[in-house]
Amino acid sequence: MKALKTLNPYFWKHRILLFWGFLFIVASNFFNIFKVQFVGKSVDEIANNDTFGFNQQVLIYVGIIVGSSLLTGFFTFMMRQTIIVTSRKIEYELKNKIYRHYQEMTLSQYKSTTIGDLMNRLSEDVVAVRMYLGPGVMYVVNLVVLLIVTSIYMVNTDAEMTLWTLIPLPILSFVIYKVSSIINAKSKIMQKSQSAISTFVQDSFSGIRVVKFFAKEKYIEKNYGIKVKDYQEKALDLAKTEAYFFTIILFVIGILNVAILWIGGQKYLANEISVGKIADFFMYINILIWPFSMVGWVTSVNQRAEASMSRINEFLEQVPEIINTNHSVYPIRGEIEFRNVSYVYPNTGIKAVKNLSFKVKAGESLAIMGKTGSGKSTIALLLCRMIQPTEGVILIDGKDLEEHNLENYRQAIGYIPQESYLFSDTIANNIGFPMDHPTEQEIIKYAKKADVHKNIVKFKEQYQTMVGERGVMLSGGQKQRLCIARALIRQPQILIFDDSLSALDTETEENILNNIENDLRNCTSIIITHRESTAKKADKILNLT
Ligand SMILES: Nc1ncnc2c1ncn2[C@@H]1O[C@H](COP(=O)(O)OP(=O)(O)OP(=O)(O)O)[C@@H](O)[C@H]1O
Repeated sequence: MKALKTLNPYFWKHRILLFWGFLFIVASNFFNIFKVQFVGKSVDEIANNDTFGFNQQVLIYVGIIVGSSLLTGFFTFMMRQTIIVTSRKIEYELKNKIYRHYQEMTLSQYKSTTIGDLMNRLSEDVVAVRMYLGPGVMYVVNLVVLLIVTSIYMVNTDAEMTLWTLIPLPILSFVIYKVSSIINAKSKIMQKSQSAISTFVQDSFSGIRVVKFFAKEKYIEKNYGIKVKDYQEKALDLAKTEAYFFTIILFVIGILNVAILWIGGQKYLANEISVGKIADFFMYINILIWPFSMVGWVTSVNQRAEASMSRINEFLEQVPEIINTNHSVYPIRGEIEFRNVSYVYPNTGIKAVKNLSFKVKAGESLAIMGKTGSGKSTIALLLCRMIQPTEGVILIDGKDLEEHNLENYRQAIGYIPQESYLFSDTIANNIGFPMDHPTEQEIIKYAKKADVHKNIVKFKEQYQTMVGERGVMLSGGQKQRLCIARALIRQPQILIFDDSLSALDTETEENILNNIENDLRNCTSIIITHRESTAKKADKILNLT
């Protein structure tokens, strides 16, 4: 349980709530067991008094039983309110920590950890850990307390019967542990099958146009059918094993009841025990059997949590490749210099940028041209410090980019990506994304500059139109122009067009460049393009070979 030890600081943080939780466990168990003796006493009272009707003593016992039951219920409620609530709080903190760490990772590190991986860590792994934090801890403490309290009462009632009835319970725990482990393994296999269906559906629906263009609907349907069939088999297999869980518990309850009846009956005939005390034993066993079954279940839950926690820890221990050490805030003018910069992609070993040197003064524009795959987008990534040069240095305003305050620097950049990415939100929110509180006027102003306002007002909901998932409701050119408006709204000092005018006709491109002439004059612009006509408008042209 090495990995789970890393959760100790969280337990410590919530120690007060946990402390109360443990007290409530003790209280709920005490009242749960306390009432049992009065069941036996009532039985004996009724058995010893042949008269039917009103019996004051029995009424008092019934009052105690009802009162104790109410208190047991109340303290059980409080126990869940403290321990389960603590586990939910820790789950929340853990999820935020993982998400924050994902945001800190460098672009190249994302390549090695997929979206599926992130989703798994945030959902499956954290849930597995929460099961340890909540039910895991609660049931174990509950059992220990219950066992102590019950044993005292049971031994006081009859030591020999206590021994005989307690012996099978650890065996029950072990069997349930084995069954739970098999259930866990099978539910994991079933989940994998479920994820395969989700991935397949997501992929085929994202590419539904391609599927239809090539008339491959039947092929996709057949593959989907195979995956669903596989899932059905796994789910049925799991259901069969799960059926054993309660069967075993009920079987053991039956055996124990027979044992109590057998041993108790003999003792009763030998005048060693009263009927009431036999009744008490039935109750004790029925109270103990569930926590003992739970121990088996909890052991397997904890094993799963250990595996999940070590996966989470392994991820949290990864150090982001790019760390911001400068936290001062200052203006960026926008002078850019690449000095003998090279970049090799670590995963493929491809040298995308080779010993590149150029200089752009603040306010100047530079067009970058070159064949596909010549490293143009890589230059943009280097410039945004999404990746770091493997050789050479990038200077911004004469200072090494690595020494700049990254957040401050990125806020001075307007980046328009090659593939327009929009969030599944309204047009207004997509344009205003870089700002904390953009005004409607600002959004419209920059939509006009990006020559997209006239398209937006034609939509029924205008700026409140939802763009659909990744902007599927919009044309390629509309998406690109929304991305341009989004980059301009922050009035950046460095504006980077990563081949982002390609989906526009030359007239629209011309309109945009005229509209943003003033903005361009106030910032340094890097225009990656395949069009010679666009490149010619820049102050300088860099041709990559
Ligand atoms: N994430 C990556 N991992 C590994 N190699 C990459 C990655 N991205 C790009 N490359 C490789 O780096 C080289 C340069 O790619 P880059 O995207 O910079 O070219 P580009 O000039 O922008 O191309 P295009 O004009 O087609 O957009 C290519 O050979 C490409 O295969």
